[in-house]
Amino acid sequence: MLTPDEAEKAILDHMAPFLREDCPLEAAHGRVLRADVRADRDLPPFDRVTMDGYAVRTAVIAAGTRTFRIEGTQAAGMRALKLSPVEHACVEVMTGAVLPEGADAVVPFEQTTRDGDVVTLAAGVAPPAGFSIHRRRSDHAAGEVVVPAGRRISGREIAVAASVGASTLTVSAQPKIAVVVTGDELVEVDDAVGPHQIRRSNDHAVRAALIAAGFPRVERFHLRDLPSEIEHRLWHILAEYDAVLLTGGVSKGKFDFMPAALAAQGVREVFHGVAQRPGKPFWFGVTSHHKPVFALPGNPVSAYTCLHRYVLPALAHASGIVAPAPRLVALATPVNFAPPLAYLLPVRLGSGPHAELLATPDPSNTSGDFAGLIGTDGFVELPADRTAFPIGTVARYFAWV
Ligand SMILES: Nc1nc2c(c(=O)[nH]1)N[C@H]1C(S)=C(S)[C@@H](COP(=O)(O)OP(=O)(O)OC[C@H]3O[C@@H](n4cnc5c(N)ncnc54)[C@H](O)[C@@H]3O)O[C@H]1N2
Ligand code: MOO
Repeated sequence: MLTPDEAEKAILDHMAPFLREDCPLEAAHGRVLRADVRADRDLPPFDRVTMDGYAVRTAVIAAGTRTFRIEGTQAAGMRALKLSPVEHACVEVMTGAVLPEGADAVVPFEQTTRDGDVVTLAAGVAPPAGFSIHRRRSDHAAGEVVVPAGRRISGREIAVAASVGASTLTVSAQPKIAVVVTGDELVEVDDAVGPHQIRRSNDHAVRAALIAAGFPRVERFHLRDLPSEIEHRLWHILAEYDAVLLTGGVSKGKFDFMPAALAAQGVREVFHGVAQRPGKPFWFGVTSHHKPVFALPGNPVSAYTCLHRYVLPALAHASGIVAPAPRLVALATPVNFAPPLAYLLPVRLGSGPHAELLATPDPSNTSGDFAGLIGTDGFVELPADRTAFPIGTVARYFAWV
């Protein structure tokens, strides 16, 4: 059986990138950027005044001039004025204005006294060249990449794109995702529920997490354990959706039809089974059109854990997101786990006295105990090659979305 890392790699190797499309800047938040954004001009584009005050030449101050005559006012949005050559020339300037030609520093109003058009520097005021000036190109040069592709777009990326005139961004198309739950025991949340029945929770949970992770085009389906129904409806779902997530019907039971039903639809199995708990029966395959099909175990904790360990990273990868560095945490209490399986263990996250991230294990009662996940922040992955994990063991951490 594959280890979790091997399973992850097998999935990523089979994920075809989603298409790209153009998106207006105003609708681009939350999308994944697929083409670099470059500066269309220098940033800042001119020597920008950063304090309200008086633009002067520092050389004349160094030579002893303390009193200046105001020749004009330079507000933000005006073309640059020019200081006359007389030594006591200055221009009143506002934050955000272009520095007047000939000036090389700005003395803030607070460091001066003013009498009509005449300004006197306070005692000791001797600004260096460049004082209160944000120099042209000091942040970025024209042509430089200011937002690299591979990021989910937030307010920061939007701000940069707007400032360089990128009114349309190239983003990843959002995949249409089908979440398909299977099993005769399942009923919808608001339906009457018999003592032998279970309310559908996996599809609601998976849909909510997909949306929270930035994949909003999600539809839910329910298939009963009837081969003819599974065959007919699965065909349509596989044809219509870019990615399919199934839950249930992947273990060894008499009514666990999924692997065979998927094979009958031409979905090629990449693997069935990962050496992990929960989620050992996890199945992954691809259609002849290179669409991924994730068949998650039906147990709610298993489905939700496999979603976070494999499906969300796979969708992010196909969207062009550059994978973040793994997050490492230290166990706050010891763990013993005997089975020769990787242990995906829910934890609460906190920090220790030296700012280290500490994970306190908070296992759910069973892999059916969704309520046991409430209050946890994510899970750690403890490898299969050991059974004892003392306090301080460093482990890889996965956050719930
Ligand atoms: N003989 C074996 N039996 C089982 C094995 C095995 O290796 N050999 N593996 C066990 C493990 S581990 C898991 S996990 C489960 C996975 O089973 P399935 O994927 O076939 O899932 P189901 O049997 O359909 O359902 C399991 C459990 O989850 C409940 N469920 C299913 N869907 C939903 C839903 N949408 N919302 C809420 N709850 C759901 C279902 O009612 C079952 O109780 O197999 C073990 N068995
Ligand atoms: O390992 Mo299964 O996924 O918990 O019951």
